[in-house]
Amino acid sequence: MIKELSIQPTCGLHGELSVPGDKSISHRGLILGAISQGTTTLHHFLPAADCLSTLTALQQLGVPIERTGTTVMIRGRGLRGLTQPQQALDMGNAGTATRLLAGLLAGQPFETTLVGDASLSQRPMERVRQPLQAMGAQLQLTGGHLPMLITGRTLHGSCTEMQVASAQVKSALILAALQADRPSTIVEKLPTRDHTERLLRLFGGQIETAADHRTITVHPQPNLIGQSLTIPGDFSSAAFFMTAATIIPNSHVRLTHVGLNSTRTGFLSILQRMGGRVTVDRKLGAGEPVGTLDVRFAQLHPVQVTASEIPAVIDELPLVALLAATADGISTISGAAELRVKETDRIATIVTELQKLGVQITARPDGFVIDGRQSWQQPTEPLASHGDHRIGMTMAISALRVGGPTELVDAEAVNISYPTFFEDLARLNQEV
Ligand SMILES: O=C(O)C1=C[C@@H](OP(=O)(O)O)[C@@H](O)[C@H](O)C1
Ligand SMILES: C=C(OP(=O)(O)O)C(=O)O
Repeated sequence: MIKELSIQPTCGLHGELSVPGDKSISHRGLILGAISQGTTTLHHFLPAADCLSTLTALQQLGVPIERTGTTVMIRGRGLRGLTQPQQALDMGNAGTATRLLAGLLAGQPFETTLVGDASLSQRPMERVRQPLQAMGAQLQLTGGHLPMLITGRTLHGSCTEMQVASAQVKSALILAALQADRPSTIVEKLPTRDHTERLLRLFGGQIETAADHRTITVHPQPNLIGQSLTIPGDFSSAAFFMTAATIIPNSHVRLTHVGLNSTRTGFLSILQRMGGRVTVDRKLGAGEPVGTLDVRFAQLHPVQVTASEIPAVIDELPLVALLAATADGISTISGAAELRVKETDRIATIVTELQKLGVQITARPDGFVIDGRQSWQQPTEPLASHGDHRIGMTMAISALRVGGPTELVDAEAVNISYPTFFEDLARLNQEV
């Protein structure tokens, strides 16, 4: 993969694309397959670096897993069949893998150490240690970060009021609660993506979500049974092409088999509110809603996004900033301080990068303000991913709209969630 790319302006994107499998569901499919009895087959698995970190870690925990392209076969070991790894598990760049495995390993009868790359080693882990400790877990952090030493213990069912709106922390608690001595209740701050709950039901677990969409009850010691499932396309990956088609004149793209779980599609609602031209054809997939998105170029209006909307659009907020940079007024995004603890501080990095294009964007502690009325300029220095896949892809889409060729450095960051991003972009750029 090329480190530095030159991106040419385009006259429009056209054609149909099936985006790769969902990252969140790929992680969870591997983990639930590993702790089930019998074989699990995942079709349309995402073979990106983050999910491969989970796959390798589970192999090191004694789970036989074979992958051929996007098909993965897992020979489940059951909830009590994992074995102590020979060495520390390297979680690479993957926050989701780290937090979910912390919850699972907290209840296993052995010691594990989790380590990660420079970015992951800066990300907050106290948010997972503290509620797991309340269940009797023993997790030792290094100044609140990785490396994390997990000494497996018998866990006790508990009632946790979550302090942060995080599907990763919720999922860690669910995986721990499966191994506890009595039922557990988790109360979310705001509803977050519910893929763990849905998949757990599919594998035979007993988990209830109350009508408030925030209170979850987990029944322990289930006998999970391996499944065969097709993972929907990743809405977060589709969002890059939804944005490109919206901001580049003459564009018209169709994105097929995209996951449309409403805990993930905040970006779609925001785009429609801004005047985006999107039609949605919804179907029901295996446990997750899927559908086709048909997106055309549109002139956008500004938008206000506040805290209650953030969890359903958290990973797409750099793209909301980009949309807002083309709108005919001032947009405000608030309640999004979580962006500061992702692969990079995404408030700082998106502000730095969009300012290179002459965009009027100002950082706030919990978001940003963007005036889209200023015309863009050709950047005088290269655009950069800062090693963050979502910032890299957002800036690659931005580069298509500027007047001349634009350099993008550290473009290989896309491997974390979308290794074929540049090939897929080139395909839509060639079709007429
Ligand atoms: O559970 C998941 O799969 C994810 C949850 C979100 O993180 P938080 O739980 O930290 O909000 C999201 O940003 C991440 O890309 C994937
Ligand atoms: C934040 C992300 O992932 P993770 O937390 O799993 O590293 C992401 O994919 O944007």
